[in-house]
Amino acid sequence: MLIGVPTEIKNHEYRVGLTPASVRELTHHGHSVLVQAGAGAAIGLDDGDYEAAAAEIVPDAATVFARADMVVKVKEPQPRECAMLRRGQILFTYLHLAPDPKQTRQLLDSGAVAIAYETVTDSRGGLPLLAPMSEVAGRMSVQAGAHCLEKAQGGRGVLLGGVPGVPAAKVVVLGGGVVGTNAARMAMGLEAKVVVIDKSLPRLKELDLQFGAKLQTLYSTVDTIEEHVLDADLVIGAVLVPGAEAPKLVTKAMVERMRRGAVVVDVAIDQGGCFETSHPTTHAEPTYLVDGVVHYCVANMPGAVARTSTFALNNATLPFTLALADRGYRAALARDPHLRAGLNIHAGAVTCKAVADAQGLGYQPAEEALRL
Ligand SMILES: NC(=O)C1=CN([C@@H]2O[C@H](COP(=O)(O)OP(=O)(O)OC[C@H]3O[C@@H](n4cnc5c(N)ncnc54)[C@H](O)[C@@H]3O)[C@@H](O)[C@H]2O)C=CC1
Ligand SMILES: CC(=O)C(=O)O
Ligand SMILES: [Mg+2]
Repeated sequence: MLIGVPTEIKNHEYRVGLTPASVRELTHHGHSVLVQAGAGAAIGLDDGDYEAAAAEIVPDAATVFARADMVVKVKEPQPRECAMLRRGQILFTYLHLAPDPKQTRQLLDSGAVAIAYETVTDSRGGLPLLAPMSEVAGRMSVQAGAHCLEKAQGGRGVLLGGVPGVPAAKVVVLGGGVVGTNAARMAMGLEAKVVVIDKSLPRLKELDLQFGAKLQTLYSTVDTIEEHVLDADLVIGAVLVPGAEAPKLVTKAMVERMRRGAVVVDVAIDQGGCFETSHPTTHAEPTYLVDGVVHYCVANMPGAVARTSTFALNNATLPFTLALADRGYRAALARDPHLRAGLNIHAGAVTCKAVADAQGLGYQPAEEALRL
């Protein structure tokens, strides 16, 4: 198969779909790989490294999209990338379609086969291709939150861990999955007072066993969320209903009553965000204020630590990229129900129920689309 890797074009996005090591693995399996010139340059993965792995360097994205059977990316395709997709071409990347009708329409019109990293599943109920970036974003959320709490950033001027004689900050984490666990771990490491709120009791039990008395775990109700958000210094939004738009757990009225200079980091923004007051921001302009509360809502947080993130992402995606290349998408998706769960759009039909429901579109099960 001919696999193509364009340079990412989202704001301050320096990750790249394939590392030279992944390219080498693919070429070792007999495939050919095109890489856009300079695709990895920002993170020290130079064209020469790709050539050493037997990739062909091509000058522009148009060449990658025109020639490749499968395009492997990181972020959702931007409008001008969607316009280059063609019928039957495989797109393997993050999509986050539920809150994005425009991209959904463009992908439907393209006729491409769009497989989303974030809805691929595993046998333990996890999301193995979302997990590595959730680890990164969860860890970063505390770093970003601590920075936003500084006065010069609009924050309350509070140090997360306090100092002897002055109390630590209160950090509330909404959702105790991969992002939430990593956020809690970092916040506890900085000696903040940390609360995790989740609606899954098994998850709360696991967190309790893992962290013991240092972490307060609470069951998610409107009451609990309101109580703990109102006196928090930092609230991290980390909930997910796979494929679907994020539930709005924190209302505008709650934000109005939060402490002035408190900070919200809405990691769930890529699925629409879990604060009513959230809207996506970029690394260039990451924050804005609502009622004196600093909002950090960057939809591609891992892009800021693009080198770490690229290697972490490739560790997880490579077996699936190889399966798609080795078998072709039909056989690969037929054989593996977990990879099949990643199929969001197939030849003009929405094949992910959560996306169809979020946008009021018709739904065709992947099994029917693939005639399994
Ligand atoms: N902004 C960014 O750059 C990035 C964003 N993300 C996003 O972060 C979000 C979280 O991802 P993961 O931690 O991997 O998901 P996960 O599936 O591991 O965890 C989500 C947790 O939310 C909980 N939850 C669902 N509804 C809830 C509710 N009503 N109240 C309380 N808890 C609830 C679930 O029980 C689960 O434990 C996703 O939207 C993901 O796409 C991930 C990586 C980067
Ligand atoms: C998951 C995601 O949105 C990201 O890594 O940018
Ligand atoms: Mg207030």
